[in-house]
This record gives sequence, structure tokens and C-alpha cells, in this order.
Amino acid sequence: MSNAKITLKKVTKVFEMEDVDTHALRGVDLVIEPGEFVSISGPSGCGKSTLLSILGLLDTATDGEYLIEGENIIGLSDDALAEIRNEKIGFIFQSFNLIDELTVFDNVALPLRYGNAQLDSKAVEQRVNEVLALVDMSHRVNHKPNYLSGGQQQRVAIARALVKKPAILLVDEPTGNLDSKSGDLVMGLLADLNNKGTTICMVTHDPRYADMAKRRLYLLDGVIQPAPAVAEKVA
Ligand SMILES: Nc1ncnc2c1ncn2[C@@H]1O[C@H](COP(=O)(O)OP(=O)(O)OP(=O)(O)O)[C@@H](O)[C@H]1O
Repeated sequence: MSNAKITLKKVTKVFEMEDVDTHALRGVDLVIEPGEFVSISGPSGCGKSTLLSILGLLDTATDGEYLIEGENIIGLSDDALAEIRNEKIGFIFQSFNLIDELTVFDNVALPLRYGNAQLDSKAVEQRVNEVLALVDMSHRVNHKPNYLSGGQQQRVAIARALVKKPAILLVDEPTGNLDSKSGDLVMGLLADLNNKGTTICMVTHDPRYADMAKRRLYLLDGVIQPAPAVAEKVA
């Protein structure tokens, strides 16, 4: 879907509190190649959300480098970061984050109606219908999110995340609010999208789903661990 490459070099994140500094990330080196499906797991507090926030330009690193499609984003203004986030990154959250007052169509169209892209309404309609077909939700285009099951809402959220053809999908516990059947369907959809070329980086606690990623990372105390050694330790 895209030629994006994501590179983190020696990324650290320190949260400075009144009397204590928390070192959430301690020198993370990570390259995500176009088309990869990477999962990140690890115990509570190990830095997963912090890492995803930095990858998603929702937070900035204390130190280190971050390149997205060759562009170094360190030191850019908030406006420039928001522009890159809007153009290059798709988010999928545990809680779907759909807007209840808007129809499925308008929820998915929202990212296309923001930012500098000047798509006419015909082009918006075409792209929205395309992504809704991809997640098999074309039949609910005029419904409001409240009338959909959790799994259906997550599929709509995935369509919204894909609508601008992002360089990477950042996925945070996508099945956390779903029963196991809906969770399996959503994970099947993500695996399918990845097989068609979408780059995915997913945080999950669920080892079954972490294993669906083609590369599995394990974070411990803000450091990425070599996966096989950890697997042996856990076993
Ligand atoms: N805004 C913040 N201010 C201060 N400390 C923070 C902040 N955000 C996170 N931390 C701290 O940074 C460390 C990493 O937190 P993070 O939320 O990234 O962990 P996590 O692996 O996502 O945890 P969980 O699985 O419980 O969601 C923790 O010690 C946490 O308390």
C-alpha cells in the first residue's frame, strides 16, 4: 500500500515528575520495513503505550532519532507533526473512538475532510466505499455506531484508519473490548490487510494475537528484548 519505512534510533523517553524521573524507554532501536506486521507485548508499565505514542507522533522522544519515510521528525513544530500524523498514520484503539452522532460513512470520511487534501465529494464517496468494502461493512453505511456490534464498530474504525492510505497502522489492543469471536474476526481482518501490503505495528497483551504478527517484539523496562530468549524464559 505504501513505501514507508519507520526508523527509531536510540529513542529514550523520560517523564519528569516532581521528585522522580520515570525512564519509560531506554534506547529503543527499531526499524519497521514496509509491509511488516510487528507486535509489541510486555508487562504492564514496560513502555508499550509510550512507544506507540511516539511512533504515532502523539508524544515526542526525550532523545534519539525518528525517521518516517526518510523524514526526520525530531524538532518539527506541532503543526508539522499533526500534518504528518494526519497523512501518514492510521490509529486503531481498543475503544474504537467512533463519533456516535455521525453515520458510518461520515465517521470514515472524517479524515478526508480534514487537512490539506482537497478531495471533491465524489472522490470522498469513492474512497469511503472502497475501504468499507474492504472491511465488509458496506451494508451499514448509513447506520450510527451505537447500532453496531463491537466487532462491527472496530471494523468501521479500521476503515477510518485506512481511508488516507497511511504509511503505517498503529494498533493498540484492538480486541480488548471484544468477545473472542469478534476479536478473532478483527485479527483475521488485520492479518488480511497486512497480506495485501499494509504495514502494522500492534500492541497486545494477548499472546495468541501477538503470534499472528510476522515479527514479535517483547518490551521489558523500556528495552526491546531479543524475542527467542524471552520465549525460553517464559516457557
Ligand atoms: N504521562 C506520564 N507521566 C508520567 N509517567 C508516565 C506517563 N505515561 C507513562 N508513564 C510511566 O512510564 C512507564 C511506561 O508506561 P506505559 O504506559 O508506556 O506502559 P505500558 O507498557 O503501556 O503499560 P500498560 O500495559 O499497563 O498499558 C510507566 O512507569 C508509567 O507509569
